[in-house]
Amino acid sequence: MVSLTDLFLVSLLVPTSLGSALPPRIDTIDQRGGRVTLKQVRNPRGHKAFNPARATYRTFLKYGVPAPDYIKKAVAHIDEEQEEAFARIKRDTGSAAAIPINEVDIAYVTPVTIGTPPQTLMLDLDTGSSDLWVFSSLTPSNQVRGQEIYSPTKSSTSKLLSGHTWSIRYGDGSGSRGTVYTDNFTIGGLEVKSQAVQAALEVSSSFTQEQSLDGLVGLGFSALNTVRPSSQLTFFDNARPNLDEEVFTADLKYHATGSYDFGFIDSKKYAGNITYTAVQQSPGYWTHSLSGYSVGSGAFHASQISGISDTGTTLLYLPTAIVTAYYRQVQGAQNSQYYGGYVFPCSSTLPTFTFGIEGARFTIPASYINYTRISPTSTTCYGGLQSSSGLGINIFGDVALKAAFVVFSGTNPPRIGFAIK
Ligand SMILES: Cc1noc(C)c1CN(C)Cc1cc2n(n1)CCN(c1cc(N)ncn1)C2
Repeated sequence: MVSLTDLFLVSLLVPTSLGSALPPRIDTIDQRGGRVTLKQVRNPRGHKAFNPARATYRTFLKYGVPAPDYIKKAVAHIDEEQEEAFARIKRDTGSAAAIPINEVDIAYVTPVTIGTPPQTLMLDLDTGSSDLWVFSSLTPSNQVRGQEIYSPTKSSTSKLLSGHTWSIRYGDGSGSRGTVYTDNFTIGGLEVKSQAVQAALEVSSSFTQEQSLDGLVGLGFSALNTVRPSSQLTFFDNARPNLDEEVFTADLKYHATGSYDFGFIDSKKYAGNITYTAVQQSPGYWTHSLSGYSVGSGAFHASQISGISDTGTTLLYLPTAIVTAYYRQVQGAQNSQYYGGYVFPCSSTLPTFTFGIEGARFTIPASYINYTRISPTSTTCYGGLQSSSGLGINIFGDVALKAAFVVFSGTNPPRIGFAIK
């Protein structure tokens, strides 16, 4: 079996008469009647590498002096070491801000660029869905109220994905639908060429009213993507092969700008260790379990609570039994049909809420759960912890996620990690 090294060394045994005429590429050479075809390939990462021993070797060729054996071996040694080094080289990563769109952190948006020249939009990175859709030049003007739009006709790199459509409905009944382009798409310096960008032909009124949100970037599993006849890959699934690590992280903050990182875990953004737990990726959410909970300084109740970590959902939705146990500790709290959830006097003192991930514990400050006044002049406040009954699923939304540094790991099998910060 001819080894790569043999092939390589053969490539050095070019007859000296060809020495100076040697073309920059060694494609085919005669060797005692046999024919060997060697394709030189650019270093896979596209990096040019100078091999000093090869330069010396060529000098021997140039002056018609047979190169000593050790030079030939040195060329191979340096090539191998350079190849190993490039294999370790830092590849793609990205880092971008997660900016609350209002004073109660109803959602977080991140600047992205689409197309050539780049068009900047502010999108909601949403681990609870898998469609990347944007307000566009195709969205009826009466449905656009202050949002930035993507105009595919103004991008020299946009391509219509002809015959493809999409339509999505979110948990709160909001939704949108439209057609599909591919274009260059960048978040925080991380570029995906030919990302499927779903251009809205129609959006529901709640999106029209949200002038600071120009669309969403689904970071759920691609199985949830609604594009038909062929579903499309998420930004993360497209970027993954080039990422230094197959991860993205969410560092959402209370009433402040946080960040999303892609391809690396920034040790400056958390303290202690990251505790990982298994993710069930079917049907396509980041589904995992909490190991239990405690209210205030009360005892920890160990119990497996399955749910989805969802950056696109504002609040924390847990089983009714847990939620009633929490609000039992809040003076004047009640589950209001009228307000559609647990409310309490804004002057009430709220306990913290702690959730477990495996053996680790994460405490949500009371301020996160005192979510918002019912109205600017009301003395009644709405809770950031609500019952999941009726949703059919527990949702670990922003109220919980902003209490931790969260690692969404696209490894096989996928897993999710939490660290304090
Ligand atoms: C509600 C809401 N949430 O964030 C914002 C902004 C709003 C305000 N609303 C007027 C507009 C709106 C509604 C939604 N969004 N924006 C964002 C995506 N939504 C999700 C995502 C997901 N993973 N799960 C459930 N819904 C629903």
